[in-house]
Amino acid sequence: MQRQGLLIVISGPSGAGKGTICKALLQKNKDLKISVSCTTRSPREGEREGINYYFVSKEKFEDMIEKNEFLEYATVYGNYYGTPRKYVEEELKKGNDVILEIDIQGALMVKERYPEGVFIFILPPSMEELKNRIIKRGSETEDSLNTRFTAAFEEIKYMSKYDYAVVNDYVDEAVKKIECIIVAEKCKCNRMLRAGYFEQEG
Ligand SMILES: Nc1nc2c(ncn2[C@@H]2O[C@H](COP(=O)(O)OP(=O)(O)O)[C@@H](O)[C@H]2O)c(=O)[nH]1
Ligand SMILES: Nc1ncnc2c1ncn2[C@@H]1O[C@H](COP(=O)(O)OP(=O)(O)O)[C@@H](O)[C@H]1O
Repeated sequence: MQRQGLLIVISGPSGAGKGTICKALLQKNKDLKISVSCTTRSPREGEREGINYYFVSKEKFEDMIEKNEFLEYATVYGNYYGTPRKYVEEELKKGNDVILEIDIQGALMVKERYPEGVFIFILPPSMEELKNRIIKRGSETEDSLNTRFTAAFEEIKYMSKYDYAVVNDYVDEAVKKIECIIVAEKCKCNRMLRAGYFEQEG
């Protein structure tokens, strides 16, 4: 019997360390898949097409919306971001676990379609440390830093919609916690029953 993979949704405020954690998680777990999103924002220094994002024009993005090519999409800090549907559906069908690193609006949309997914919220150790990390990353102007920092307070209010919260004090520990969550999720009785364990064949 072919079992569906687990859909793992990771969100949290800008600078909490989602990207860093996902990268470390993928390095350690070669079977995990990550969905590469489309965005209309400009690439940051060092970001690569098809690795960090697919960087597309607003026109192209809107054409993809029309063609129903997104599993979910949202406007975040004035740009479109969206999860291409095909890759995620195909990988889950093959039985592979797939990570989506997306914002809260997108996560809530995914939750409606895939309530069986696992929803993880990444928290910074403190708001002060969050600000330091965004500054240290050096990717934002004063304005966009303030936008992200102000949004963080609003975003954290949505934590209750998620199944788990992981504080990113140390990357290795946060990664270990996410690995444990994945294992625990797969042992849930209702998931095992849905997957058809011990059902009589024929
Ligand atoms: N809804 C949605 N949000 C996304 C997607 N890809 C990235 N995001 C979110 O968009 C926000 C901005 O991402 P980014 O521009 O990389 O900035 P960062 O969070 O400061 O690193 C973050 O909250 C991401 O999780 C997507 O496909 N869909
Ligand atoms: N546990 C950590 N301790 C110290 N710095 C961290 C930690 N996790 C991430 N960072 C740094 O914080 C900054 C923001 O991390 P990033 O992964 O880009 O966040 P996000 O994807 O949530 O916006 C980066 O410069 C990253 O190197």
